Amino acid sequence: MSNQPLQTLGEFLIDKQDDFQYSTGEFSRLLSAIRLASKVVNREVNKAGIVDITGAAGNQNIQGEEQQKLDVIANEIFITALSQREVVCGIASEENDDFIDIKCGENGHLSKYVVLIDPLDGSSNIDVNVSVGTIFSIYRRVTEPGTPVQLEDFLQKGINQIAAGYVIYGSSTMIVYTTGNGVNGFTLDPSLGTYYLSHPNMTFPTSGKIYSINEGNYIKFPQGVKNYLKYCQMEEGDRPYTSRYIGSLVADFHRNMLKGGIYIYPSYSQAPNGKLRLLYECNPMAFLAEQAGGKATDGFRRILEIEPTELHQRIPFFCGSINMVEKAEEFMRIDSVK
Ligand SMILES: O=P(O)(O)OC[C@H]1O[C@](O)(COP(=O)(O)O)[C@@H](O)[C@@H]1O
Ligand SMILES: [Mg+2]
Ligand SMILES: [Mg+2]
Repeated sequence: MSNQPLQTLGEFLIDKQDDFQYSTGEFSRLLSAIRLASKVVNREVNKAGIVDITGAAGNQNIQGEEQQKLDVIANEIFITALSQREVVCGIASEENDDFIDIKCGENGHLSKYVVLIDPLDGSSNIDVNVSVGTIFSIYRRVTEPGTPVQLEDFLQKGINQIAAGYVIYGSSTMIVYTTGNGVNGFTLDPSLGTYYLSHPNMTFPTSGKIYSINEGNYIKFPQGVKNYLKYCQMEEGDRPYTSRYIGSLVADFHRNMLKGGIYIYPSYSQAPNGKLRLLYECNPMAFLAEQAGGKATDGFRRILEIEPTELHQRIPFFCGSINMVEKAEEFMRIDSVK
């Protein structure tokens, strides 16, 4: 570690202001709302078990998934932080059936940004003290400024994102984000409540030896995925690869970006479009992956160019080191022409 004083996230935003293709002030306030919310969620995550916020909340979200108490708490924290600071005119969340219109400023909807969010990713890991995360995706609205937001403000292709990122609540808490000028990671010093630039210019190694997939569903996978897994496990060249699956997309992605690897959540019989949601999981992670020199597809198509049709639509997800994703796509193509 150099003895250079680490730059804070706030200083980084000021230094990078000429990189932004939009007004820095608004973006800084938007990111500081996310920063604030992440610190509050981090505090909640760290006291889970002391205060009864683990376990099921007793209801289901629109996806038919059992909401965990921390899913609901994190959702309320992020929505409150983003609404109160009047930095967005609309929010769509995994935990809300419909998008939320944020009427800010006496003249209506002053902000031109909408945010899509997975407030707590990796919910199944909350009760067992394993890393979880938050994922966010930011767009400029496409409908008339000053009017209520509409569904089309959220159903934008991933290539239109102006920023995306995640928070990982792990052995340390980090914010990793991109505004289209590379990927940078900031680690929270909890004693000071300050994020410091700890991982400048994060990049995916072009190859890797780690594959992340829930092999419990193996027998239901498409043949192309089965053939790729066999390829990973064969004794040949730099193989067999290592299987690592945390069960939190953010944590598996973060490890793969640092060490090289591929994350796959494919379609299978009970989930013809896979499990992950396009708008607030796959698009932001795909933007980060590409900005870090990696790749993200549905096995065939670039994630960022997929035309969304529904707020909570799911999509198969292959993401990580470019050589590994392209090898997996090769097996998917061979299987698809049979
Ligand atoms: O338990 P499974 O089916 O392997 O799914 C694990 C995947 O589901 C997720 O938990 C879905 O995200 P949520 O927890 O936000 O619903 C991912 O983080 C993770 O990669
Ligand atoms: Mg998730
Ligand atoms: Mg979630």
